[in-house]
Amino acid sequence: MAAKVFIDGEVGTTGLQIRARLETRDDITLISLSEENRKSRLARIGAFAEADVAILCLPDAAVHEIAPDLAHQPCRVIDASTAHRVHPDWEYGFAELDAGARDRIAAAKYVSNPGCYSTGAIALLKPMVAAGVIASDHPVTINAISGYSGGGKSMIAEFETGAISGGFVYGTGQKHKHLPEIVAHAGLTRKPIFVPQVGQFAQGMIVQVPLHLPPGGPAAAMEALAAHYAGQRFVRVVAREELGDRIDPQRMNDTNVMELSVDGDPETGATVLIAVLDNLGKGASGAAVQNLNILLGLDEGTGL
Ligand SMILES: NC(=O)C1=CN([C@@H]2O[C@H](COP(=O)(O)OP(=O)(O)OC[C@H]3O[C@@H](n4cnc5c(N)ncnc54)[C@H](OP(=O)(O)O)[C@@H]3O)[C@@H](O)[C@H]2O)C=CC1
Ligand SMILES: CC(=O)N[C@@H](CCC(=O)OP(=O)(O)O)C(=O)O
Repeated sequence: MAAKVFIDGEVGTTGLQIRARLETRDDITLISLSEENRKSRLARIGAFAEADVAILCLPDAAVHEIAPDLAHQPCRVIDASTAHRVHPDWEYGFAELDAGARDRIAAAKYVSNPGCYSTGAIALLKPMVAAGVIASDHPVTINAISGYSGGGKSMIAEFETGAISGGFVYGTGQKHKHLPEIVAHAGLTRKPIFVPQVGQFAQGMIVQVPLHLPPGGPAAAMEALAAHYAGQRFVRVVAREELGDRIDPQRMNDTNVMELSVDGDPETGATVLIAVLDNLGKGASGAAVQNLNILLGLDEGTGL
């Protein structure tokens, strides 16, 4: 029998992309609300009651508002927002995080989908800490560029009406909402400095982590990544040359694959870790569908 899935926030940026990945599947029945009911608390509670799995694609505030009602429902929940990413009752939905991650997700009632920048940063940093390439209190900095769809409907409108052009750097005050989950799930004990920027393109993302390592650092980092992600389908460790001289943040668009690589100077140990992903693919909607498949006991790549 087809699993019943309710996407709360179905007409937002992340919700629409999840719907597009699910609506043609015959193993999923989507529960949808009309335009006039899509923000009605009662209608949404009715949809939760009917669903096997609910996927929340809402701003954080709307998730916190509906959470007490959800607690009474039998459905399993995948939350795409930041609301529960370091909450002890919620499983972090990054299947490639470590050897036990898939089993923990499969058994969970509540799964929190990782943030887009966090997916790249954690994917790069967790293996460095786990393999001892860096200590957990290493002074880490993270730079990243995202397409403007990362800011949801309102930022898309700002770019597409011409209210903003060219892009911008932001978050320099070090309160970005992804920092807590990066610290918790990468195994760091010291908060990194994170400087994100948004570019004049809709979709796509690069996350970079520059590291001062001892001589031979780039090879040690590459070895740690390759060992950590051996055999993974959606996280690929690739030679730096594969990314091209000028790395295009859009190169993984419309896929659920994240590419990881390493560059740097072996003589000095100056090392740069690089992750390229689609902020709406492995960074959001693709990852949510992968988690849904795991929850339902299906092949995790179904529909991806
Ligand atoms: N965009 C991205 O790259 C990523 C986003 N996310 C996360 O996903 C979540 C959604 O983001 P995104 O899709 O970008 O945001 P959008 O603003 O594009 O979409 C949010 C949707 O939620 C709807 N909504 C708001 N309040 C309520 C409510 N009380 N009840 C029902 N629906 C409501 C909005 O309605 P209306 O259309 O009327 O505004 C809108 O359709 C966020 O928490 C974000 O952090 C996660 C990873 C990446
Ligand atoms: C470009 C942009 O604005 N990006 C968002 C992050 C993406 C997002 O809102 O969603 P997740 O937290 O679920 O990834 C931001 O920096 O707040």
